[in-house]
Amino acid sequence: MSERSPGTQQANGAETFTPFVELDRPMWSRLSMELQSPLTVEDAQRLRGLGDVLSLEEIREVYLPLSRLLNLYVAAAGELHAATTTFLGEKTTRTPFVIGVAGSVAVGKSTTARVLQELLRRWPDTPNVELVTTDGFLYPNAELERRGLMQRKGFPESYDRRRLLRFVSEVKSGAEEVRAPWYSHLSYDIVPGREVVVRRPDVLIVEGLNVLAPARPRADGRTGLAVSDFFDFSIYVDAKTSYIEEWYIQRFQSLRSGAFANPESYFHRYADLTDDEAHTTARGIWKRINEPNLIMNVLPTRGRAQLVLTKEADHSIRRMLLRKT
Ligand SMILES: Nc1ncnc2c1ncn2[C@@H]1O[C@H](COP(=O)(O)OP(=O)(O)O)[C@@H](O)[C@H]1O
Ligand SMILES: CC(C)(COP(=O)(O)O)[C@@H](O)C(=O)NCCC(=O)O
Repeated sequence: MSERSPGTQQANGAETFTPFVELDRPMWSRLSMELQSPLTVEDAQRLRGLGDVLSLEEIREVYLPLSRLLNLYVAAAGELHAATTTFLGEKTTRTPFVIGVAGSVAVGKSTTARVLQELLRRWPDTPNVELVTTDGFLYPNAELERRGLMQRKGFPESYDRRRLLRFVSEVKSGAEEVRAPWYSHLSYDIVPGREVVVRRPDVLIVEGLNVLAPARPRADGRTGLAVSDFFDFSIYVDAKTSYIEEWYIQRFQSLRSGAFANPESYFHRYADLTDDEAHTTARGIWKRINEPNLIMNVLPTRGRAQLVLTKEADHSIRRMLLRKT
């Protein structure tokens, strides 16, 4: 068992400041021992992303305490919002609580986001929890090709960042109905005419590689806004890069008999690859696109999260870093 408090810590002999408190899983799990997990084995199977591992134990020990913490944050954010509107002499209306979930391709962000959605829905004050993935804001392939970005899918510049920012800010400001485009992993492209519609949820979860990226400097030299400016809470799902590479390759291999087998799949040509060929192809995509993006753009945002969940080689979450200050 370990707990490390925020403050100064030793790193390579030098003292560095950290705003995080570090908890291991036994310690974290004790924070909600009185709660009963509402999810079943079937729920866990349904919520788990391809290749990911999600046990009932993990739901009880990791996600249930997290949903309790988030429930406390939702209440506190509501009070803070009411204080501001009272100060301004305005009528208090509740606005959605927005949670960002960041991390590498293939780390299992979608599992984390779906489990949280399911658990938060069961708290009486947040029955309506919507989940949006940022892939819907990727430029369509035709536009990526025009910009020379087909080998940069998932990099910050491959997204219509202005549109994503507008979407999150409109939801956060309580708009009745906000629409987002929809991305298909099957066609590997935005699907024209298909949309995600969000109608004043109690909680919005925004999941994607770059959701914690800082704002870009504008042409006039000023710094603009980033989507994370609208987050009430943020989570970074973390693991060693070598583990994630392995998970990416294994998932690619399993997709051969799943999604790739569908003639509509962009990757259909890979369906008949042998294990070795699939390994080489997946490793190539990982090394060419996903690893550089992780190292250059995604990992540098980890310290901006309010909570870092760290996974071991077997995909299980073993360590939590919670920002206390
Ligand atoms: N080529 C693909 N075909 C079908 N589904 C895919 C493909 N690539 C990824 N997925 C699915 O899309 C979801 C998001 O994947 P990804 O962006 O790698 O994030 P993460 O693994 O962190 O959830 C996962 O559920 C994954 O199984
Ligand atoms: C669609 C993604 C960019 C993830 O998007 P996100 O929802 O995280 O914004 C990623 O899953 C992806 O397809 N990357 C391109 C390289 C590859 O095919 O692995």
